[in-house]
Amino acid sequence: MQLGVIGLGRMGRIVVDRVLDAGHDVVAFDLDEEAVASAAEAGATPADSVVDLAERLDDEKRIWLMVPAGEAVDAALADLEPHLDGDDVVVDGGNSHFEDSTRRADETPAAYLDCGTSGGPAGAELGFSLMVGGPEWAYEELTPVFDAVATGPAGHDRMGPAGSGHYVKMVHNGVEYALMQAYGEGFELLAEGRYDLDLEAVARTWNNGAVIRSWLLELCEEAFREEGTDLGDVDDYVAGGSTGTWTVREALEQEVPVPLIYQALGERFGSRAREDGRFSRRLANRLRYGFGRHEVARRE
Ligand SMILES: NC(=O)C1=CN([C@@H]2O[C@H](COP(=O)(O)OP(=O)(O)OC[C@H]3O[C@@H](n4cnc5c(N)ncnc54)[C@H](O)[C@@H]3O)[C@@H](O)[C@H]2O)C=CC1
Ligand SMILES: O=C(CO)[C@H](O)[C@H](O)COP(=O)(O)O
Repeated sequence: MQLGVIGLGRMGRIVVDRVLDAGHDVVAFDLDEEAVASAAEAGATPADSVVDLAERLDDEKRIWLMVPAGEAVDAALADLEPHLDGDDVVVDGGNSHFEDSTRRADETPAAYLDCGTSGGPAGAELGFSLMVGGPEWAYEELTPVFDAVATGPAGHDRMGPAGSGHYVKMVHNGVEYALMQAYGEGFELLAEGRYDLDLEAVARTWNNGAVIRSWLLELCEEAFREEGTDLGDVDDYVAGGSTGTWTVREALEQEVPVPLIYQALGERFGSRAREDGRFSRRLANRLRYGFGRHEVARRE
């Protein structure tokens, strides 16, 4: 099979390499010329624009977008549109919002597959978990590519119609937030608690047979090994947040309670305190004096 890949960053480059390794042909484009040159060195055919990529592909085009969610996806699709027809298939493997994906599925002349991708850069060796939404025939058609990009045939499946792949990935990310929060709280209690513990040793022990073993816990073990048990100079600032916000918003619309995900999202936003501290915490500090004459902690 021949696949066009647009977006050759951390994730797109893995798509290129795994598809090449599986014996398929790749035509590759990125706004970053160095990324294109590097993909060409790996065996892909370089393209110097989206249009050039489309023109280098066979009649029945198979194209994988791996660009940042939002405008970049619409920009690539706008350039592709004159070159697409109903026999072509476009996969969006990024973290697009599922409603953008249903809109794009309606607007794009090709069959459109929204593909939630999980596994991060570690997927280079392991392969990804792929959650695909869209027409069944297009999913079947792209199965050799999904087999190559995923951990294998069990690492991908069609979730349902347009939007469902990115919907499942959105919820996946909500779960990711809550799990990170749970591990974070547990390790914080261990760090602040009664015993002088080696948290890498705790994580390693848990990862070997404990009920709560997981890849995220392996990443906790790695973090303590590389940063130290007190996490060294790692700041208490957590970036990102868009996918968790989408999950919470959808849960509110569906009237489904997701208190853990909501709390984890709030903690993430809460980590972005002003340099002089969170206003709400400062006010709570002062109010305890107001109602109980408790001592007010004041800045040095
Ligand atoms: N990094 C991760 O762990 C994961 C990322 N994702 C999603 O995958 C997508 C890609 O993420 P990354 O590879 O991490 O991002 P990245 O920032 O490493 O790479 C994005 C690439 O797209 C290129 N690009 C941007 N606009 C373009 C355009 N209009 N035409 C062609 N190329 C363009 C950039 O030059 C860059 O090389 C995003 O939607 C992200 O949310 C999904 C799962 C995990
Ligand atoms: O999808 C992912 C992991 O599964 C990506 O790492 C994503 O960037 C994380 O999203 P957020 O910025 O909302 O934390």
